[in-house]
Amino acid sequence: MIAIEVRRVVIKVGSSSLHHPQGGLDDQAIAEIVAVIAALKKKGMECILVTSGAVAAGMGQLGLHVRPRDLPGKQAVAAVGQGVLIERYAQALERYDIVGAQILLSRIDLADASRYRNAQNTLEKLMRLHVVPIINENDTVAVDELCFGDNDTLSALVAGLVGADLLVILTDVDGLYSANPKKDPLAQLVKEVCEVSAVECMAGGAGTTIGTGGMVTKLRAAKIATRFGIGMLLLNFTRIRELLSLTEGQDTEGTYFLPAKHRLAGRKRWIAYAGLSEGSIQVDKGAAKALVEEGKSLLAKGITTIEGTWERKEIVRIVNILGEEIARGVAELSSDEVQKVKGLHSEVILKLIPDFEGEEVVHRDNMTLMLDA
Ligand SMILES: Nc1ncnc2c1ncn2[C@@H]1O[C@H](COP(=O)(O)OP(=O)(O)O)[C@@H](O)[C@H]1O
Ligand SMILES: N[C@@H](CCC(=O)OP(=O)(O)O)C(=O)O
Repeated sequence: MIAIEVRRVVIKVGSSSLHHPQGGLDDQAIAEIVAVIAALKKKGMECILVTSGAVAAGMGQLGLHVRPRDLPGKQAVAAVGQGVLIERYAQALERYDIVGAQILLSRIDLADASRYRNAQNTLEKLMRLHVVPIINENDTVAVDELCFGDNDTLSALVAGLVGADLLVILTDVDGLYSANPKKDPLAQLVKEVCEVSAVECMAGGAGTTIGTGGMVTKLRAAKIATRFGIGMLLLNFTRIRELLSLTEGQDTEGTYFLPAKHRLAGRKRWIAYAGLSEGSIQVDKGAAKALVEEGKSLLAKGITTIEGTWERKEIVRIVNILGEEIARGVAELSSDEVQKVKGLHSEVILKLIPDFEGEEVVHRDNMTLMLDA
């Protein structure tokens, strides 16, 4: 049940809903999305669209029947298709006198704090201009290790970036089932999820050869959005019209993921999910307890080992003795410096690194707990 009034919504639509069975894009599906966005805007809601479909559109243009799986193939086909995709949206929006804006984001755009803020400012400006942002991953330039790959994760990060009240993910099934409904006819629909980690075991992969990620990436998106304090609705694309009657307190179709009670604030969101971590610091039992249960900063004396290399002010993962990630944070010392001072008391550290004024290797204010994330 949606517990807040929705003023700003991020709507994500997957390739499974946009591709035409005969190849290329389904213009009817695009017309339907745009009609719903126009009606929501009329009701005073701000809409941000995250749309897949570049590869599907490119396949249509090139007469391909099988989605390329290799990176250069996917990039080339997406380059052909992205222009077609945005043109179809622009044409459909024109019928309602709505202006759209194409935004192509790469993983690296959100990983860099100043580029993240810049994207945030641009989106805010577009909202003030009553323009509908139409976002997709910048597939053509994404590098394999540095790409979202699926638009589910991207849509959750966008929802955080714009401070949305709700994230809607439209797909080709009615919601989250106890198992992949395309493989298990006895699978049951789950109406509401309070704790994403409790349902992770239900998720399987993509349902068609055109979709990417399946339920695994949708649950990842749910985890991110709900930790941001944003509810997520997973809905069958065929029910898109039901978005028009969404009101606070009403039961919804699909699966609703409830927002976490303790929402992550701005910078902590970026540290946990948008920034990229360069290495990890393992801490002893006492330090893990101090971080997780007592809300303390990380001091050098609790550090046992490190992995990877990083510079001062880069993000590191903090793991416990079992190797579980308990937190992420901005390191005040580089990996070489941490290597020198790990296990030592703060007074000794100043002699080894004279310009290190604080005693926190990762300050609490620049750290996000991840254990239940
Ligand atoms: N537990 C599950 N509940 C619902 N769908 C699931 C589950 N596990 C896997 N899936 C698959 O996820 C698919 C939707 O994801 P995907 O194919 O990536 O579509 P999209 O292009 O909309 O992102 C469904 O068609 C379904 O086959
Ligand atoms: N960026 C790609 C979409 C990736 C993808 O397939 O995502 P999805 O169908 O949402 O799981 C495209 O535009 O084709």
